[in-house]
Amino acid sequence: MSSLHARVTDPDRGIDAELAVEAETVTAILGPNGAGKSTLLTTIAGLHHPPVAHIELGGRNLEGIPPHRRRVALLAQQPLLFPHMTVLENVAFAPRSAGASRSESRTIAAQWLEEVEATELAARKPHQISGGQAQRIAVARALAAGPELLLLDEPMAALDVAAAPALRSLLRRVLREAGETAILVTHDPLDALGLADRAIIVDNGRIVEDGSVHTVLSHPRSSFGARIAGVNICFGRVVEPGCLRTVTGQHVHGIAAEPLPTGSNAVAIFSPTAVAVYAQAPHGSPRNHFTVTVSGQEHRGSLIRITGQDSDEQPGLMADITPAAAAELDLAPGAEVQLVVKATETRIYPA
Ligand SMILES: Nc1ncnc2c1ncn2[C@@H]1O[C@H](COP(=O)(O)OP(=O)(O)OP(=O)(O)O)[C@@H](O)[C@H]1O
Repeated sequence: MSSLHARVTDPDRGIDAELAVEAETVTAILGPNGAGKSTLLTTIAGLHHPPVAHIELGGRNLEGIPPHRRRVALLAQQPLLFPHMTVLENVAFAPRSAGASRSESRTIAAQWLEEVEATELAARKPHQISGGQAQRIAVARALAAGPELLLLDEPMAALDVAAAPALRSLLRRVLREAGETAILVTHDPLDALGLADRAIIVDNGRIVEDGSVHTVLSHPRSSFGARIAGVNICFGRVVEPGCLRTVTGQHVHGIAAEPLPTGSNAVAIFSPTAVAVYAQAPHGSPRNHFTVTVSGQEHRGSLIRITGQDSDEQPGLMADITPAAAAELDLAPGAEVQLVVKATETRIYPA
């Protein structure tokens, strides 16, 4: 298995990103719709050709190399099996195209069908199997080619809730135990946690976070990272130990995870469950308070999540409160409320 280095610039799609992936690791790419995740994968696979696409895989420069010679397999949302071939022939097609003999290809295909627990489907045509089974076969086909790099573009997205867990556990087995080098585009932070070593967040065509899955989800430093981690984030600059000031001049006090130089960029993170909501600002308490215009409320388990309006500088803050507390407040969209969070519930990290 090989390491990957990719530098991609695509002004038409607003993308300028550089990423490196170590051999035998799984990297999850997360990001909002239209951020550029699929474009990165199709560029690495050689299916899209932006003005700058420097791709190196295991020391090989892939410039000018057609997709089928890159040793890169792309598994998309749809399994895209050949309809006229049996399941076994579909999987055997990959090693056959790579130069294996007919009988070798069938042996390799049979092994992979066993690996994805689909041996009994070997003689069926794609229209005779379910969507979840088809996606398992697509995984087998991708891996039967012996790729140096496996790219997965939301492989669970087209599956119903009943079929997704089986594919998830199959991927966990083949990716993690077989030591594949893989990049997984997903919208689901649980998939990142369950399947990946590393998480990259792409926003607006740029890589805005890159670290271990645990670090990115527990200490997000971007709006999108905070959103998927389910926490509030405030961006600012350190004005004194344990305090940052946002661009709107709001001071946010918290516990700094490490000493931060005055003037450096930092983020304050706190959980929506740590936030209390009041109609009027409470007096005399050493807590952070934010005046927020309500943009929405929704059920969140047994609690109600109040969301404040986004601004240019700051994603809308969230508070999870009890239905009883919500009933006491006027929380119609447009209402102004005070959100309060203790400094001891707020963590400050370098941005
Ligand atoms: N075939 C295309 N032709 C022109 N522009 C495209 C094409 N596909 C995507 N784009 C644009 O390129 C940008 C990146 O899109 P891309 O599909 O890579 O994002 P994504 O992060 O994969 O989004 P999603 O999560 O919605 O799949 C977007 O602005 C999108 O509109």
